Amino acid sequence: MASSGQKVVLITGCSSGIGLRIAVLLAKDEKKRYHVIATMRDLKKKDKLVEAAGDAYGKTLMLLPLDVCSDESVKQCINSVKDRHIDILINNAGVGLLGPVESICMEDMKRVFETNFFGVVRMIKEVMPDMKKRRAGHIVVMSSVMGLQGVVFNDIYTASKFAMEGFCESMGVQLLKFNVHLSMIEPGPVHTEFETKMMEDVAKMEYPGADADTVRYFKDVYLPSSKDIFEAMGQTPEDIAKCTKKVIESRNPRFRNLTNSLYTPIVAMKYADETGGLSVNTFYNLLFNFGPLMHITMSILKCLTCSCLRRRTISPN
Ligand SMILES: NC(=O)C1=CN([C@@H]2O[C@H](COP(=O)(O)OP(=O)(O)OC[C@H]3O[C@@H](n4cnc5c(N)ncnc54)[C@H](OP(=O)(O)O)[C@@H]3O)[C@@H](O)[C@H]2O)C=CC1
Ligand SMILES: CC1=C(/C=C/C(C)=C/C=C/C(C)=C/C=O)C(C)(C)CCC1
Repeated sequence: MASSGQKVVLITGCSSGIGLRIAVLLAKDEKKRYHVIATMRDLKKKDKLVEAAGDAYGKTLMLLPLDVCSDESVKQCINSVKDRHIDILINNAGVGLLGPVESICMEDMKRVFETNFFGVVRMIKEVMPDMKKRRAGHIVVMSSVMGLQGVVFNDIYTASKFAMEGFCESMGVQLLKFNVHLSMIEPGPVHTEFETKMMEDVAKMEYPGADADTVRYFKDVYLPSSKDIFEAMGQTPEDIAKCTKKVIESRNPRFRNLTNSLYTPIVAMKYADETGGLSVNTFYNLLFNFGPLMHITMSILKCLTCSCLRRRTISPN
């Protein structure tokens, strides 16, 4: 149970990756300011988290089952929290989906929206009314740079994160009236199981319905460039956990929080040209004309990220 003065933080998707690292970082807070409710849809996967939490497990960290795709599971979980009192809700659970749209079945696309978009809506719907009544609370959403800028062959995943950005941009205004803050964390590539799961899915893919040229662009152009980007720009889940801790500890939390300064120019392009031409053409050139030179392109991107742009991201340190 939370002791007085401790903030109750509920996090979704803590079996691995970013969620696991946020749970551990907050539970190990030196001043013991947090009572962490780490949730996962399958408690059989708890070992990695329990091991990483060490002594904090059973003290500042407890576990509850929660599947963000199930109304019943979400209700049951929140009802089992003392007085339903949650100070900080961290919506982290999410799934990826990669590949040519014509070869992806509708069921798989709906699963992505059910988790990444409706999962967040379901959680907010359940937790927000109590926060509004108390005139206090902070809702954090793990979005992505792909919630701000579309990336080729990530069409459905990107759309699910865009949907969440729109939802939160609208909700954030109303919530401020109730003294409830809403913050989006916008990571670029992060080395977690998200990356490994997607690569495993791709290895099994047979591309039904996609023509040979599209499959070639995906396998021989996109995938190698994407691997370069992960290598050059990839952050660790610990980096994202540190950024998230900074956001929840800020007196005046920002709405959007990029975690990787290398992405600032990509996002800035979108706002520099409202016709969208600059972004679409730059991405086209980066992928199809400079794809084979992606290592060099990465260096240029690094140079573009001057210190003035760097200030606009939240650094893990
Ligand atoms: N890795 C990256 O490059 C980036 C990731 N993100 C976002 O960060 C978040 C965390 O991803 P990351 O840590 O990288 O990936 P992981 O795959 O390591 O973690 C995803 C977590 O979400 C959980 N999850 C999936 N579906 C559900 C569900 N229905 N109910 C509850 N939990 C569920 C998974 O649980 P289970 O083990 O049961 O599947 C797992 O714990 C996601 O929202 C992702 O979109 C954003 C930008 C970049
Ligand atoms: C920037 C960029 C590319 C790839 C970006 C990738 C691969 C981003 C991954 C982001 C993730 C994994 C976000 C998760 O939410 C391309 C298209 C290769 C070439 C053009 C420039």
